Amino acid sequence: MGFLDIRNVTKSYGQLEVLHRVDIAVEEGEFLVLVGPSGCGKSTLLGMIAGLEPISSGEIAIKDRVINGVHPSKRNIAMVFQSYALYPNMTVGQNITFGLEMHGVPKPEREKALLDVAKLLQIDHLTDRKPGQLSGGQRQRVAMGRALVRDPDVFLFDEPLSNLDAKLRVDMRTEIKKLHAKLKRTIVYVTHDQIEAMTLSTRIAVMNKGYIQQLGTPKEIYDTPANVFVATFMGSPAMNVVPARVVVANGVPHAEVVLGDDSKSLLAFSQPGLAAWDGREILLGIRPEAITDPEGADRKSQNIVSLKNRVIVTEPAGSDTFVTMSLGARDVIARMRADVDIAGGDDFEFAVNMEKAVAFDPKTEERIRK
Ligand SMILES: Nc1ncnc2c1ncn2[C@@H]1O[C@H](COP(=O)(O)OP(=O)(O)OP(=O)(O)O)[C@@H](O)[C@H]1O
Repeated sequence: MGFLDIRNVTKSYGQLEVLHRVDIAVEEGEFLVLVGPSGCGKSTLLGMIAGLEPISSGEIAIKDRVINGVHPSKRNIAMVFQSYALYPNMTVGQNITFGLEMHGVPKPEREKALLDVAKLLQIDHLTDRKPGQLSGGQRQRVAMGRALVRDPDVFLFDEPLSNLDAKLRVDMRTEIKKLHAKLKRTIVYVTHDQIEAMTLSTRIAVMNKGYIQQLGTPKEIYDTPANVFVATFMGSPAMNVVPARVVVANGVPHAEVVLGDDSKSLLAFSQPGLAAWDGREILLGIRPEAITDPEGADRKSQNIVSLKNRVIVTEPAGSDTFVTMSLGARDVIARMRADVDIAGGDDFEFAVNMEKAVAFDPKTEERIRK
């Protein structure tokens, strides 16, 4: 049982089921991020927690009180929207304390709460301004201030940073992370941005087509993705996923991959359960940073395999250089050191960290387990 329990929750619009049997137990103080592509159902799920969307079946409970039938204003939840939803004719101070006023909180207490929250968010010099006189980032802080001042059980964030420019988005992301570290409140946060999900969360629910594909810590999701969807959605550039064949040689499973020029290479690869796949096709997943030059290889890894292949193209990106080659008749991207000395057309000896590789069943696209 969690602090916020989502139990077997389904959502249908008419005949169309858009969320299927979602089960998540959110612990007190957790920062849970719901992430997935457009239309996967993340806003719908958040809306059901907030009480803006009726729950078709299943139940949602906070502190073990089922809230299915409870009015949004009585759920003790505060929501921060993408659009900020500030009242344009009210000052920042009035925007922040409006909810308290509605709940009959006396003026001296409201003023004290405003002062605390405005200081925390570093907007105490702006409380007399109207939203129209603020920058995007300042408006976002006011929207957060309005949520914080109410001291709710759960904070809900619906893509709060998506209206900000790239630099401000990164700054505000850090601010939100700092706030969570300080206040340790329970947060459910919706985004389609996998970097926001990785950096902010204590746990991530990766969603697709109304299903939770995987629920886990950022490290679990990144290192041991449950399926090809999760593997390729989380991480940028995406995990390379190429056809390969399992060959057990001297008792050790290997992944046999076809190189650009149609020659073949065996990569020692001892993921649990793989020996049973001897002679069969798999999908081999390798993260871009697991393919390097020999000098850049991870020294802690017990399984660095050398792979000779032709470079198709290189793309310097400042801190890294992306190098494309062909594996299994697909383009594969390696993330290399910025100063690596290679160019398109070169034959190069790559170092592949097979300790980090993942094998998927090509039919179900699920990760092969023991
Ligand atoms: N009122 C509605 N009637 C019918 N279908 C709806 C309705 N609202 C949403 N949907 C469908 O439910 C699914 C989930 O929508 P939802 O808005 O939760 O997705 P999302 O993951 O938040 O997407 P986005 O990132 O684009 O906001 C979508 O397929 C959408 O078309």
